[in-house]
Amino acid sequence: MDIEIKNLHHTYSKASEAALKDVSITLESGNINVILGLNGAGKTTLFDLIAGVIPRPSEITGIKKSDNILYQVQGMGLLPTLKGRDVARLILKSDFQFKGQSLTYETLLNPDSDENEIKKSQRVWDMELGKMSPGERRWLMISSFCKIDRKVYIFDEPTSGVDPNSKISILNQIKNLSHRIVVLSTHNLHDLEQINGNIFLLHEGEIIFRGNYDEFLTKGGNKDPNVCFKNLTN
Ligand SMILES: Nc1ncnc2c1ncn2[C@@H]1O[C@H](COP(=O)(O)OP(=O)(O)OP(=O)(O)O)[C@@H](O)[C@H]1O
Repeated sequence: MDIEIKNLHHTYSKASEAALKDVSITLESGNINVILGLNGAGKTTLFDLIAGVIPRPSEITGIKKSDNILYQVQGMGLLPTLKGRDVARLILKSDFQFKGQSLTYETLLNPDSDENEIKKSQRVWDMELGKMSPGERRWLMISSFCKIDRKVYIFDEPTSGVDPNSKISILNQIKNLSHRIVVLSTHNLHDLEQINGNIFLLHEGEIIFRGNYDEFLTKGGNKDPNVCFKNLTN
């Protein structure tokens, strides 16, 4: 089942302009859906509406009240003295499949985890959240989120501030969820090549491009996705 969004408008109270204007898109399962856009383009507003943080309007269909949605937002407020293992347990134990299971740092690993990732997992497992680097924190959270089963996953800039190896790992983990409905935003446009998903470019609240990565490069008229983005949003 896909999420269908038809002619969606959203204006915040007291705002002079609509944050979303006539947005019509299909968010498919079986592929990663990527929302691009400048700061203020409307990405978070769209995510909040899909997730129901802002009451979900009738223009968004394909999600039932009972459906489980995972929504990773920027800067989640957790106690800095919690250890990595506490945070991982908190997230993983919310999923029935981990009930009664003893969890170790290995639970966060993947079949393709290399030596660096194994060391990182061991390190963050025993480290306090407040002592982790922002990139380590992000890797921990997203690696935990990707292990739990949800119908819809929404990731707000999952690769922001992470090193190149962690970025590959995070994107691979997210790609493994593509049998579900997965939506993410990114400002790291070189992620697009690895993701190879459906791209939607939001500009001033409107969808001004939709297509795959090759179509994005063709439409943007360059081999560099950053140049294409600039060309398309100018
Ligand atoms: N609670 C709010 N009240 C009024 N206006 C808001 C509110 N939240 C966001 N906006 C406005 O709505 C527009 C879209 O904001 P949104 O946060 O969706 O952008 P974004 O694409 O997620 O940006 P970023 O890349 O910086 O995260 C912006 O003009 C913003 O100022």
